[in-house]
Amino acid sequence: MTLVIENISKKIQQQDVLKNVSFELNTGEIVGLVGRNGSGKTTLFDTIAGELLPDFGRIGLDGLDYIKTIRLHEQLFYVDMPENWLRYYSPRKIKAILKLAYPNFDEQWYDAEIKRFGLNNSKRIRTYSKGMRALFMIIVSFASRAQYVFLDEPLDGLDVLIRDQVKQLIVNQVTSHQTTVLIASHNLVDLDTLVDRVLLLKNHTIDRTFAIEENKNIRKYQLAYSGDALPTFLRDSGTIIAQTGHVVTIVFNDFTEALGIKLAGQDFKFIEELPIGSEDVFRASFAEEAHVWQQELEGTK
Ligand SMILES: Nc1ncnc2c1ncn2[C@@H]1O[C@H](COP(=O)(O)OP(=O)(O)OP(=O)(O)O)[C@@H](O)[C@H]1O
Repeated sequence: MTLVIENISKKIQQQDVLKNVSFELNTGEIVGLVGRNGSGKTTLFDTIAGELLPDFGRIGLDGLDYIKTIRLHEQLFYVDMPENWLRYYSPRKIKAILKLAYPNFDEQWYDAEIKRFGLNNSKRIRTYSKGMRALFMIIVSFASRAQYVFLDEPLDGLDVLIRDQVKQLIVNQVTSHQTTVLIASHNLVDLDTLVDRVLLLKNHTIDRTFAIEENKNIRKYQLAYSGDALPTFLRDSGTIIAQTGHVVTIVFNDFTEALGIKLAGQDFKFIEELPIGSEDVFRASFAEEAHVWQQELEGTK
């Protein structure tokens, strides 16, 4: 079963928010959605889930139009955070409501997880702490037994110990039920430990899709240069993400063999390749914007 997002475009107040967004989600995949603040992640979730109508484009599931086919809606679980109707009800009441909308709602598992994490079954969700609310959202999402679960910043507000348990819970659920999960998050380090691939939203569309291990053209190095100044070719061909004295960490967005040869020919005190993560790809993807800010800070622009 594949959810097909085809050329979705959406304007809000005459401004383009999404333009020709296309991608597919396959059974049992965990996919990350990343982008700058305000890049349209929540709008994309709302649009796919049918809470906002796209201006153009189509969302297809099983060859049918997802938005127009009401019976397909039990296949997708998403509620916008933090403002949503769930907060007015207790877990017990929410279960009763959701059992009507999601015929496969897993009552037993839901009750067991509420108990396991010590959540109060009778208290309204809005009286929960931020972290407890986030935890509840994850439990209720998977308890729906919808094929597609969309999570917007699911790890936000969770302490380290709960975060580890929640990540484990997500992976276990996907493994045992072949759920497909789309996660929007700014926490790229955590995302790297969860997702199969990442969609990067930039300029209103999916600018690139990447899986960390496949990203051979993006490289990260730490090096210490000799002499007074950093060789200019480094600044020109990479993005400096950290610098302490003569020690620099640099990401090359488009690493070439020629660049490798040039690096090898330099008189560095040391140079070491580091493993890359989504944060590096993210920084490299927005290198121009970061560069302009840096110049503004330094007063050179
Ligand atoms: N109801 C609205 N009225 C006006 N503008 C809106 C509305 N909803 C979203 N927008 C605009 O659409 C753009 C995308 O917002 P959206 O919330 O989808 O971004 P996001 O990627 O989820 O952001 P963040 O990472 O900060 O949560 C922003 O410019 C936002 O101001």
